[in-house]
Amino acid sequence: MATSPSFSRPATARGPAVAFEGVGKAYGGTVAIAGVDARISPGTFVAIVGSSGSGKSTLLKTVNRLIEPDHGSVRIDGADVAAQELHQLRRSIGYVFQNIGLFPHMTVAQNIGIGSRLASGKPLPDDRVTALLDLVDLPRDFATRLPEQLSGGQQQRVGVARALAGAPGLMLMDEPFGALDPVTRETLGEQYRALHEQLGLTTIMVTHDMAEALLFADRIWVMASGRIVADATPAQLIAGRCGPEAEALVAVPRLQAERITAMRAAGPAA
Ligand SMILES: Nc1ncnc2c1ncn2[C@@H]1O[C@H](COP(=O)(O)OP(=O)(O)OP(=O)(O)O)[C@@H](O)[C@H]1O
Repeated sequence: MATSPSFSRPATARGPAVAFEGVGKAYGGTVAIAGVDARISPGTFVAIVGSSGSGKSTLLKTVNRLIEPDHGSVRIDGADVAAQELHQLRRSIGYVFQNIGLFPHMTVAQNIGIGSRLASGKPLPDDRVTALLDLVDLPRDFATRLPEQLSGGQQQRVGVARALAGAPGLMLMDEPFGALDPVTRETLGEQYRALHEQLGLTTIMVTHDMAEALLFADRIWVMASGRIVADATPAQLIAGRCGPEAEALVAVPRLQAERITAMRAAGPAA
């Protein structure tokens, strides 16, 4: 993904601060999130990890109000999201999720510009579409293709471009590259991290891949049973002492790295 002067936010731009204050949500007897208090500084990349059902997606979706909490509040730069007009709130936040959900009958350009069309009735100008395609490293002539003519990784790039079309300061990503092969996933993760820097974003990303979290995030939240049980930097997590849930998650990539190192040291098998 590349620098595109016609799109970039101002060089001094910094994504907003995000604060969760006593945020809780239950479904019947199931507590999905249990009174989360946490803060994200402007411009930080936070990865949320944790076992299945620990509440990661529910917490993420309280930010753009895809889920309304039962109690507590989420604040973006101090403003309670519950008090904001819903469409305006969602237009100001980029949202990327697994199996991105492009409209199959619309071209790539129309998919990227869907937010603009819904908001103003007007398509996104061609030069903006071009700038966004440049930004996510897709050829410009893809603008006229249909989603079915793209690979899964290319479709996810369109999803990132669509999320960036409204020039948001905050990006929410829910397993954005989870359905892709490991090589494409690594490339997209790395390129997205560069975009996060370049555009001065605040990013919150849910991932099942601890290695991805360790490599790309500034801070990692480990969730268990609806709570954040560790909030640490990648270096702190790797060093240990962040609790059993964090240790169990870090153990997987650590063990894999150790095994591969041992295999390399042993040399090629006869
Ligand atoms: N709409 C719903 N109705 C009932 N229970 C729900 C609903 N959405 C989530 N839950 C429950 O809330 C809990 C947290 O779900 P959530 O999707 O946030 O977990 P997660 O950590 O994102 O899981 P995964 O990693 O599997 O996607 C789970 O026990 C889930 O079954």
